[in-house]
Order: sequence, then C-alpha cells, then structure tokens
Amino acid sequence: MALIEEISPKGSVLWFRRGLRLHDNPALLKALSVKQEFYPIFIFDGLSAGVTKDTSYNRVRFLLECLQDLDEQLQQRMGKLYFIRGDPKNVFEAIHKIKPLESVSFELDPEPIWASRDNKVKTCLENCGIKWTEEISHTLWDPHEIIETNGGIPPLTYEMFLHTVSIIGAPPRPVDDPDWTGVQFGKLPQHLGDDIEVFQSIPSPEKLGYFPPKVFSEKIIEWTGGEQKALLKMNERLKVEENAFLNGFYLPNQAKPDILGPPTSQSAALCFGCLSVRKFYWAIHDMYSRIYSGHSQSNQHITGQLIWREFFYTMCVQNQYYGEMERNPICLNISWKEDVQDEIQKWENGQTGYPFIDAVMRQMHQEGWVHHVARNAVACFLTRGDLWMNWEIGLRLFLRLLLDADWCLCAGNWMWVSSSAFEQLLDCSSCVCPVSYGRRLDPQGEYIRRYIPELRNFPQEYLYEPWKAPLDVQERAGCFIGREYPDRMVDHADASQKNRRMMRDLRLSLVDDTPHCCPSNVEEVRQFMWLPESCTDHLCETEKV
Ligand SMILES: Cc1cc2nc3c(=O)[nH]c(=O)nc-3n(C[C@H](O)[C@H](O)[C@H](O)COP(=O)(O)OP(=O)(O)OC[C@H]3O[C@@H](n4cnc5c(N)ncnc54)[C@H](O)[C@@H]3O)c2cc1C
Repeated sequence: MALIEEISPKGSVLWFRRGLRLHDNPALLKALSVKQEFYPIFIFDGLSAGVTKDTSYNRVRFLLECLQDLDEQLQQRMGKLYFIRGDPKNVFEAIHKIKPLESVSFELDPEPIWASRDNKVKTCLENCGIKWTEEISHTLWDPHEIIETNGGIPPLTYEMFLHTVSIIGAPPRPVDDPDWTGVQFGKLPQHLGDDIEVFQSIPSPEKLGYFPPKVFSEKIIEWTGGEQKALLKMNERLKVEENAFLNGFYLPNQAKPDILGPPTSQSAALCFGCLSVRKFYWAIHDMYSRIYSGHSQSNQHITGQLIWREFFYTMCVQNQYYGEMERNPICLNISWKEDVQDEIQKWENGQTGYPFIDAVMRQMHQEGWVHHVARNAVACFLTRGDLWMNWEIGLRLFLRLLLDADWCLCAGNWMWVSSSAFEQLLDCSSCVCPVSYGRRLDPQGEYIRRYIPELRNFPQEYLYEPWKAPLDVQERAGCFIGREYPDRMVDHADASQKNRRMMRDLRLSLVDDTPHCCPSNVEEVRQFMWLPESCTDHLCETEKV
C-alpha cells in the first residue's frame, strides 16, 4: 500500500483565469513540464476574468464560449476543462485533500485588483506545500520591468514609454505549442465540498443566472468567443493590415474607422486571452518586414494601439485606485456634477436625443462592442463635452457591457477622454460634437438607422438633429420628437461652451510644474481622438465663433 502511494502521481493544475488558449501559453507549458496528472480548471468565483454578478449577458456568453472552445480542444486530447464554482482557495484545498498537488501554474493577472485573490491563493498553496508559478503572457513586456527600467516610476508619456521599452528591447516571441504526448489527465470527483460546485460541462449563461438584454432593434453583429475562432479572425485581420501596408499606411482600424462593416477587432479575444497579444504583435511586425524587406525596419508605431495597451497596463500595476477619481494619484479631481439619476439613465439607455450618441449606446447594449471612435464620442458626451458627469459612471457601465471590458484599459481611456489624466492641454471640451462627429463617421446615416429604428424613415437632412425637423416632416417619418424618440436632453452648443470655460478655469488653477501623465504632443491627441487635421472642422457652427 505504501509503495502504491509513493509511486502514485501527484496533480499539476493549470488555473485558467484569462489566457484562455493553448497557443503561446507559458503557464500551460509549466504545468505539463511537471509530468504529473494534469488538471486544467477554471474557477467561477464572481470575479475572475472580470465577470461579476453585474456583468452583461453578452460578456458572460463570450467567456463561456471561450471555455467551451478550450474544453473541446482538451477533449480532443482525451482530457477536459473543469468548470468549478467556488472560492479559489477552498477549491485548491479541496482538490489537494483528494489528490495531493505538486504544483499550480497560472498566468499573471497584472492589474492590482487581482492581488488580494492571488495573494490569498498563494499563501494557501504555500501552507499546503504546493509549488506555484506565475507566468507573464497577458502583456508584451513585464510592466514591473518597464517601471524598474524607468527608474522606479511608470513613464509619464507615451513617448517616454516608447523610449523605455526601446532600452529593454523587442518583446519576447510566442512560446512553442505544447507536446501532448504522454500527458495524463486527472479526474476530479463530482463532489469537492458543500460550498463548491463541479459542473459536468461548461454551463450556459442562463444556468449561471445571466439573461439576454432587452433589444432595441435586431442584433446585427454576433461575436463568438474562443481560441479557434480568434485565430481564424486574426488571419482576416492580418489581410486588412497587409492591405494597409501595401497602400502605404498603417493602423487601418484607426486611420479609416469603419463603424458599419463587419468588425475586425481582436480586443475581446485579447482581453480574455484567447488570442495571445505576442502572437498578434509579431504577426504584424513579421508581415511588415516581409513586405518592406531591405527597405525599412518595422517600428512600434505600426502596432501603436498595442503599445497604448501596454502603456495603460504599466500605469496601473502599482495603483490600486486607478479605477477611481479621488484616491487615484494620477487622476485630477474635477468637480463633476452631482449624479443626476435621470440624466445618467438617459445616457446609459440611448435616450439622449442625439441620434449618433444613442445609436452607439444601443449597439453597446445589444452587441457588446463598439468602435473606438464611437466610444470616444459617448465618453466625451457624458463627461467634459456635454453632461459634465464623473467618468467613473461611464467606467462602471462599460465594464458591465463591453465584451473587451478590461479594468485597466477602460479606466485609462476614460481618464484620457475626460481630461482627468494623460491630458496636458485640458482644453478639449469641444473635441466631439455629437452632431458633426456623427455626420463625419456615418455620412449616409446608415448606422443611426440601424440602431434607432424609430428614426428609420427620417430624412437625411434632419437625421443627426431630429429636433429641428418641422412637424410635417416628423409626421411623414412616423416619429414625433418627444414622443417616439426623445427631444435632446441638453443643448450641446451651450453645454460645451460652459464646460470649456470650466476646463479653462481648472487649467489656470493648475499652473504648477508638477510632472504628470500627459500626451507627448498635439499630434498624439489628434490621432487618439480621430480629430481632423484642421482643429475646428469637427465643431458645431456655434462653437467656431
Ligand atoms: C472610453 C473608452 C473605454 C475603452 N475601454 C476599453 C476596454 O475596456 N478594453 C479594451 O480592450 N479597449 C478599450 N478601449 C480602447 C479601444 O476602444 C478598443 O481597444 C478598440 O475599440 C478595439 O478595437 P480594435 O481591436 O479594432 O482596435 P485596434 O485599433 O485594432 O487595436 C488593437 C488592440 O490594441 C488595443 N487598443 C486599441 N486601442 C486602445 C486604446 N485606446 N487603449 C488601450 N488599448 C487599446 C486593444 O487591445 C485592441 O484590440 C476603450 C476606449 C475608450 C475611448
């Protein structure tokens, strides 16, 4: 008996949180290298992968599709993915009781909001004598190394960031795929403890208590989660990048925003890690080098958005208050308007009376993803553009609805757009006019008509400003403003002028030389917000005076 116990293999767990893939997965390689029985598990604890009890149905569905895809791939290798509901510490203790564990491997979740979960688990594993390893693969570089290289503080501007990573060198290439030969999958019993539930298969969102949203119009774009789908989509996306290179430009999604066509975004796949950011980065850089071989070396600008991602991660790793205003050392304390529930509701539910803004908000509820330029528009509207409301309100909603909701990237972008951080000028209150920005992005009005069925028959002339339509036009379109579709909740020209004054006063009150996070130059602001060359083209007529 003693002999059997001695030779009986122990367990090696791969704890999936994000990083939901088999390719470029150093934690997976670590778990397999232990040569013990292998247990891939996902623990649904109402927190991991950013899925809480408030998370939208779309986002939960996307996560479960990613897990389903992993499960299918593991089944092809004679294993399975265990989906377990419970507290991670209790789950590991329970597994260890029935199957002594040698090691637990996981990918580093770099954001500080995960530290208490991870520290609790690490302490528990150490107390049980179980080794743990944490691998970096959610970001291109190790954010802590960047901070160290920059002398102990995060680089304050994007240009400084680029300089720092140029000292470190190019990010690592993806690791090899695992060799599955001889891998022994372990089996868990159905009962691990009273407060733990081991599912037989990956559950549906409904089984976990999440239900579909009320839809405003038919859903146009369906997103599907999972590594296999993400890899196929990456190939489609690479064709778009290649086409841009061949035509002499880069960052196609930013340079020529298309809010109507089938999106080629990889943000949700990157967020859950069903696509490795390193694989995506190197695929683009290698392609560039192939196309321009001998002429030019690729540089970080051709994957500029991925660098913004890294920049925001580096800014947040040491700042647990990064998602808040008051306690956050990099965020300006702006005296936003007290929360007015009625106004918040109108913004959240796409009932502001500004069709472009409402179309974006409704698309977000229905489909869970909207283009970057559209995010800019609604974020500016809520904060320094029109409503003068705290960006934390927007952050909370985006984290609930977006498929790619990512605490660090979302908070970083909200601070940026609201001029609360990463913003040197503080005079952008007129950046996004909900009328002219909408007209520029959606010149035929197709986007508005797609997501706001009430306005489908409205003539083009009044589509962006329906409150200006004479009554007979409203009648012919079958939509009265204030009845079928709301009147505008605010006069943008007045509100933005008032807000601009408040930003100016704030700027004057901040005339010290304290180094703070800010854009590197004006061009960067223009690119980030997709503003036209001439800085007044996007303004309403009243704002130009
Ligand atoms: C208010 C606001 C909130 C946002 N919240 C999120 C969020 O929660 N999660 C998220 O992934 N992105 C967020 N973004 C950034 C951006 O809108 C999305 O990443 C982008 O729309 C994804 O589309 P894409 O994959 O086509 O981007 P691409 O232009 O193809 O970029 C490639 C990847 O780079 C990253 N990236 C792109 N733009 C940014 C950016 N501005 N900041 C940081 N990373 C970027 C994303 O991972 C993206 O998939 C937010 C932007 C705004 C204005």
